[in-house]
Amino acid sequence: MTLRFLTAGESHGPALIATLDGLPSGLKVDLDSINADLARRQSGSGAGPRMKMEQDRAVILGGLMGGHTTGAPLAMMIENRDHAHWKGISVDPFTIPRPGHADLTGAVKFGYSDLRPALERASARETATRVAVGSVCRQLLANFGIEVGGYVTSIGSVEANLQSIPLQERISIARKSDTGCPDPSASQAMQTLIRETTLAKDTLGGIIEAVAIGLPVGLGSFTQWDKRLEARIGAAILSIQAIKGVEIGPAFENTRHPGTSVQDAIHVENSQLIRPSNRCGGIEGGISNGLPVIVRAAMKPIATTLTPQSSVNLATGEGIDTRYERSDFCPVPRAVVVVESMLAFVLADALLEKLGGDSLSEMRPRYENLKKMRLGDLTMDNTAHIWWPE
Ligand SMILES: Cc1cc2nc3c(=O)[nH]c(=O)nc-3n(C[C@H](O)[C@H](O)[C@H](O)COP(=O)(O)O)c2cc1C
Ligand SMILES: C=C(O[C@@H]1CC(C(=O)O)=C[C@@H](OP(=O)(O)O)[C@H]1O)C(=O)O
Repeated sequence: MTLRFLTAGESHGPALIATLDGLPSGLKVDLDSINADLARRQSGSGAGPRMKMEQDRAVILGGLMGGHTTGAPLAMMIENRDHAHWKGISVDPFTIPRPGHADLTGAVKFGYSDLRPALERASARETATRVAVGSVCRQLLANFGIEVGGYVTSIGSVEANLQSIPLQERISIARKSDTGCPDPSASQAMQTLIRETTLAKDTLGGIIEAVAIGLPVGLGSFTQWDKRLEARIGAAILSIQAIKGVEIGPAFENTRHPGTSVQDAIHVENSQLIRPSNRCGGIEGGISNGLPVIVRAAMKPIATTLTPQSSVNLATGEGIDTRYERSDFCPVPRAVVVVESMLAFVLADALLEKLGGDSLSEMRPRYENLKKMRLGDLTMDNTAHIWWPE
């Protein structure tokens, strides 16, 4: 891994921290763009009351001089405004685990006598730092003409019909939509469903699609399992809280058809390879093939519900229903930018690995060479070879 990041901090502690290591020098970092991405993570239908309290802003504490990266680790901090309400306050123990959250597994694993430390760190509040990291990665990718975006394709049983909307348009419409869904009629139905489900004291999941446009051929590799691009994307997306399924392109739909109907034909026009379809989601053999990378992520309906669920009081051993504190109802719209961010991170890492170099100016000419690769550059002959001499 060329690029890596670690995060620290609790949901109701003073702040969250991210350290992004491995960036080249010379990248101009736009703080306003980072903050705009952070704001996207806070808005959308189905968000809970906490999102009105926070106003996420990144503070850059290291790795940046004169607005440009130096090649040193980039350190970023995001304050938790809600911390002020918890500071110095004695908090009742939390001993009734919510099914589907990290309360029970976290407490058993770490031996907590109160479930709060588990929820504090497991909380998706941490995704604010991932969005800050992803935003910087996105800025690196933009230097090479690569754009990452995303949108919601379903919430509960409401599915969008996106066939007639080009990828770039889906991204820009989604950014203006409360549900993050580019299909206006589906978006309206989603809003109604979120409202009804919230009134019914329940929660909703959905599917998010993230796409990367303008990628070169050659990111990732089949030479080792952990170098395969889809494996790296899959792990990164599945690391997001409540994301339980990932597919590359229409992977599950492809299984319903015979092989000849799901491969993306290779055509040649003016010595250039053309792929008229993209059912592979932009990756073949663990390597990007120049088509848009398309990733679909399934988000489960979240665990904290106003309707009580069957659990146990770990302090007494008695069966008891869960208690409600505060929560989102449907965080799918605001998770779009989180999925985009993890995709941007993996692609930035794979690009850095492919191009090498410690500075942006070292990377640029290498990228130009990579983009120039055409069919004629492949020097193949028709002679037979003895590959395995006796
Ligand atoms: C943006 C976002 C917001 C979330 N908000 C909540 C929430 O308000 N309440 C909740 O119970 N879970 C929420 N989750 C999901 C939990 O963090 C997650 O279910 C929990 O950490 C357990 O992890 P797991 O679902 O991945 O197993 C949210 C997830 C994301 C990505
Ligand atoms: C704070 C955020 O999301 C939180 C994620 C979350 C969870 O359990 O994952 C539970 C809720 O926390 P709280 O009980 O403090 O309201 C969400 O608000 C955030 O995304 O910034």
